[in-house]
Amino acid sequence: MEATPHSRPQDPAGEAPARVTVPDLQQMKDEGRRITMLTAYDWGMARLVDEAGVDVVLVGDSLGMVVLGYDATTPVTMDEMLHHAKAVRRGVRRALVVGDMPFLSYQVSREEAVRNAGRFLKEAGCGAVKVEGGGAVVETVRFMTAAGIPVMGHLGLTPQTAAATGGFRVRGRDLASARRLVADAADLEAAGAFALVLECVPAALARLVTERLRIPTIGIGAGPGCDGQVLVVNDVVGLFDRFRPSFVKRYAELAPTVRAAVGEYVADVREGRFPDEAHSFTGEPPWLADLRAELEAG
Ligand SMILES: Nc1nc(=O)c2c([nH]1)NC[C@@H]1CN(c3ccc(C(=O)N[C@@H](CCC(=O)O)C(=O)O)cc3)CN21
Ligand SMILES: CC(C)C(=O)C(=O)O
Ligand SMILES: [Mg+2]
Repeated sequence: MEATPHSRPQDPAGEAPARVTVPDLQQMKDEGRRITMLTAYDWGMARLVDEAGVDVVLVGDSLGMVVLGYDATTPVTMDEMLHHAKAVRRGVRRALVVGDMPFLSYQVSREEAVRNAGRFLKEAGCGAVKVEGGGAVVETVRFMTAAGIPVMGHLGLTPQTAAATGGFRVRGRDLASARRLVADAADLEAAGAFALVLECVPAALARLVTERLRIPTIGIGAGPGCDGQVLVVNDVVGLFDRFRPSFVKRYAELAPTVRAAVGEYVADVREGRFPDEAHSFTGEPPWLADLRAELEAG
């Protein structure tokens, strides 16, 4: 059985906005329309990203690095992911919302994987989940899709195991690892994955995988030959400056703008320029004299 994200309504319990059908990524690949994906971690940014017309909003476990201040994604918990996925879901009307399953939420057993993936769908209202890796993860993906959970794969640089496998570096540079990546990609497709993220791999390898798969590939540091592209939104708008991967293109520099705005605010308050009359509830209340007299009388 194949579980696709559009095969189910993406509706959480509660206060979700009315929505149209999520984009059909398979149809987009088949028609040669490129897929756009960005991360978001809260309601406000999710709304902006959705309104700008992105097809897929990923609640990435990069949360740990760009929002929570860890230097890796591995400490991120299911509860943290769900907390943010719920907020994101409330901000999205149109895009497919994908919950990134955190480290050790799907590796311990396939039962635990289904239970945790189910929480993204049932509690947060996500339309799909994403898991990292090939090899042993493939059977888990098969089990999850058989249970009706739409699963996105993720190969190449897989940050959850990066520390154990050579760091934040390009993958698939030699023939053996390229061969393994091609095989993992085919296995994930056969296991029912509906799309595949390719992170930090040579453009030629990503193109080859994209040509050989029926399901769409979504690249990050994987060149122009993929069916779509994903980036971390904080990188795109210049709100993250701890490091900048070479594949990131910055479309805005918000950090200096925020710093300057906050600096002006601080100076205004210190100098007594803000708040002023224009930002106060002005006018003399009719009872003011009475109140003063009353207080003075004790
Ligand atoms: N802000 C942010 N952006 C991301 O893209 C991102 C995260 N955080 N956190 C989770 C992972 C980690 N990622 C990273 C982080 C660093 C590089 C990096 O600096 N790579 C080098 C490659 C060097 C080499 O292979 O020799 C580069 O130059 O891009 C790559 C991916 C991608 N993901
Ligand atoms: C960079 C994307 C693919 C991701 O997994 C994340 O943001 O966690
Ligand atoms: Mg991730």
